[in-house]
Amino acid sequence: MAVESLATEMDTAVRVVHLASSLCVKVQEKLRLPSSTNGGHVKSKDDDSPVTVADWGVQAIVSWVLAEVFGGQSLSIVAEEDTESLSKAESLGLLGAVSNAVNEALSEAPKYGLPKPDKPLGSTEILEAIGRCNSVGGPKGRHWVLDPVDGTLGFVRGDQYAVALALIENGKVLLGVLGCPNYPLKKECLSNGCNQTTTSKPAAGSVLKGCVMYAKRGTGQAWMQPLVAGGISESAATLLKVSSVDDPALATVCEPVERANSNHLFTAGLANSMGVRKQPMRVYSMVKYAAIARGDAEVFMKFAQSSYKEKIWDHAAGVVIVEEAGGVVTDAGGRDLDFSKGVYLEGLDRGIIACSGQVLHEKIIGAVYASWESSSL
Ligand SMILES: Nc1ncnc2c1ncn2[C@@H]1O[C@H](COP(=O)(O)O)[C@@H](OP(=O)(O)O)[C@H]1O
Ligand SMILES: [Mg+2]
Repeated sequence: MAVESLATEMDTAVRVVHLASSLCVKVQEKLRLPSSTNGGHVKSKDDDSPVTVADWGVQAIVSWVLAEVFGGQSLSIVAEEDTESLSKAESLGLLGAVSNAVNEALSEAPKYGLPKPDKPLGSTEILEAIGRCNSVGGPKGRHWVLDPVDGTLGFVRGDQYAVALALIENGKVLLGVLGCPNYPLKKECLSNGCNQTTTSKPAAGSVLKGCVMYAKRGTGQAWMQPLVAGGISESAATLLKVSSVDDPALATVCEPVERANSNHLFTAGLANSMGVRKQPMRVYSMVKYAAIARGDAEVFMKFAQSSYKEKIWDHAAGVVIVEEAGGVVTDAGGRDLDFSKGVYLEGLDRGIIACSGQVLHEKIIGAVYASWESSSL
């Protein structure tokens, strides 16, 4: 399938990520309320990671909109959440909260240039929409890949998170969209969480943080639109360009906040050995890919424990956006990430390295080889 023919796919994906981001903003605001009034918005999954009304809500609206626009019959969506815990009798209250969030968001869909249901969706339809996203991807055909709320820990902590939607065809990521509702105007605020609203007053209908980034494979362009309340500011898209810094001494390295998700000691040694001087910028979620694409950081490294298998929805959208903005993304052996093997990035060599350019990338790959032997991973 030629990339030029993806106009409707790209347009719909950007619009639905704007809509989904607006749902997330509202749910995150509610999370700041005392737990008795926030509707019990956070649950624990089997692996103890949190899941919220926003995770299920976003998955439901993206699934519903994609099915409306492209037809539900042959639609394949690979996404993070399932309906198991949400369908249990004791989750009735939670399902009600998800339904409210979904129907509130979908009632606004026309303002985002998207269809809306004739009447509010019932619980069964919502569970169906969430449950439809149970595809496992693979080497053939077209698969939408969704992480409804990436960095859920950041989300529940009032920090960075992303809505990530990508389209894979025959194992290649053709387009990616990243909604980053807390992405600050100033890059310093990415890691220290400056209070955006105290710096100046947002103009009516707009906010000082938040954007949607998107790119189509092979165009050599990645774009950013601001997130505005109640719709899309069509005229305000700007081109993204990676940083031109190629001196490690001037480079900013970003990595996951959680030690459990990446070996901070190993990446510190790597950074040190190649002459990086700045402290790492620790940020939740795929916002790290956004930071590379926007030129706010030069390197993103993630070295998970060897027992952990990276999932395609945690990388697909970010990879195409960084690459089209001029950057490079590979595993630690310098090979492209393989999105053709199903839900997991099978065959990933040790870790993930996203860079603003070839020079830094080659230095890091070299440093990985030099230091791997002595690491304890
Ligand atoms: N033990 C582990 N090692 C590495 N990554 C992990 C992990 N457990 C969860 N993750 C992934 O790391 C993502 C968060 O990224 P980061 O640490 O960069 O903020 C999680 O996404 P979700 O929050 O969508 O589950 C999850 O997919
Ligand atoms: Mg994720």
